[in-house]
Amino acid sequence: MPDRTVITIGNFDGVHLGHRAILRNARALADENHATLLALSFDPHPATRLHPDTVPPRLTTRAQRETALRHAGADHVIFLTPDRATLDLEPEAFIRQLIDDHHPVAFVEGPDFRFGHNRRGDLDMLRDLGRQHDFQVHITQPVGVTLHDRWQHTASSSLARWLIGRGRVEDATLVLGRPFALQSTVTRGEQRGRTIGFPTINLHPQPIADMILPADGVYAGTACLRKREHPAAISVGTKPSFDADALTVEAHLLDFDQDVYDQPVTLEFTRWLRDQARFPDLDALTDQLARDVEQVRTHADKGRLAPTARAMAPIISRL
Ligand SMILES: Cc1cc2nc3c(=O)[nH]c(=O)nc-3n(C[C@H](O)[C@H](O)[C@H](O)COP(=O)(O)O)c2cc1C
Ligand SMILES: Nc1ncnc2c1ncn2[C@@H]1O[C@H](COP(=O)(O)OP(=O)(O)O)[C@@H](O)[C@H]1O
Repeated sequence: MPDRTVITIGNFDGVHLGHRAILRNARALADENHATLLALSFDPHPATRLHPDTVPPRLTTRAQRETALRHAGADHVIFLTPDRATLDLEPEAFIRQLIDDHHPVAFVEGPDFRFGHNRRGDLDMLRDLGRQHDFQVHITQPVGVTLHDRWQHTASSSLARWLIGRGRVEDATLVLGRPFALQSTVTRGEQRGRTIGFPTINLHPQPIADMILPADGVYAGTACLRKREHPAAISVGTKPSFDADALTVEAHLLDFDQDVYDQPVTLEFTRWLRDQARFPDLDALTDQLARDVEQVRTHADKGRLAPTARAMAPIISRL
């Protein structure tokens, strides 16, 4: 008898609290049934083939999604390519293929789950197929989050994108269950930072081209480089003091002095500090950078740069 599986299917962009609730329930079912837990996703997003104009910017790269899904309990993560052959599969054929390949004992999904050609398959159809093919269908209800302004909302990828796009990275952390993070490599800038006493790692734009970027501004966060975490003062913007055009994501790392060009780096955004400003001269800019760094240091000393999911548990409620 081949291994049985519990399957959950979704885009899982951000692997937010709602996704994690699905994974948690699926993990428990898999353990009860001595089955392996399979998370099935698409990469790229199916909309890239179907409605390229409507593809939302990403909260997570494929690699970040895979890591987060595994942390959330998945034994295996499979990415399907949204090619014509897969997208044209009728809902019944799509599920039959999964039955043949993975022998599911159960599917765990959210209440708005749709599948197959033109999203024609729904939960009633999945339950019918379950009766025919001997698998269960479990629904996980959405998870509610209370944001810092006491606004209550259901955790969703679009909410996280909306918050990040407005610079509300503390609220995005509540929705995602961890700080929003950009992964890239370190590229060269104009080599000015070191001359003013604040060298910055500049993120290579290509790996983050499809990602949502926090609103222009200055943030406190953490840089993970060579497996170590460093408090960081992060700038997202076009350097208005220098009339530059390109949008740059860069960070000054506290108490750090290494050449890290071309190294992979993860930048986590924990707190909004201020808007970007146009400074009249270099002295005014460096005075402000010193104040930004002191703010980051204060937050880091108070352990506020890496809120854990556990620390946030009391303000997460079910709607
Ligand atoms: C914490 C931080 C805040 C920043 N804030 C601003 C700002 O408000 N206005 C601005 O024009 N540039 C700002 N910058 C960007 C600096 O102008 C830039 O880092 C500096 O010119 C060095 O550029 P380089 O990395 O290309 O050498 C900020 C950079 C950091 C690290
Ligand atoms: N504390 C630090 N924070 C950021 N980068 C640092 C730091 N110390 C040394 N560096 C190195 O210096 C480089 C940044 O120097 P900078 O003068 O700003 O040049 P660039 O304009 O190319 O970013 C970084 O890419 C990194 O290799």
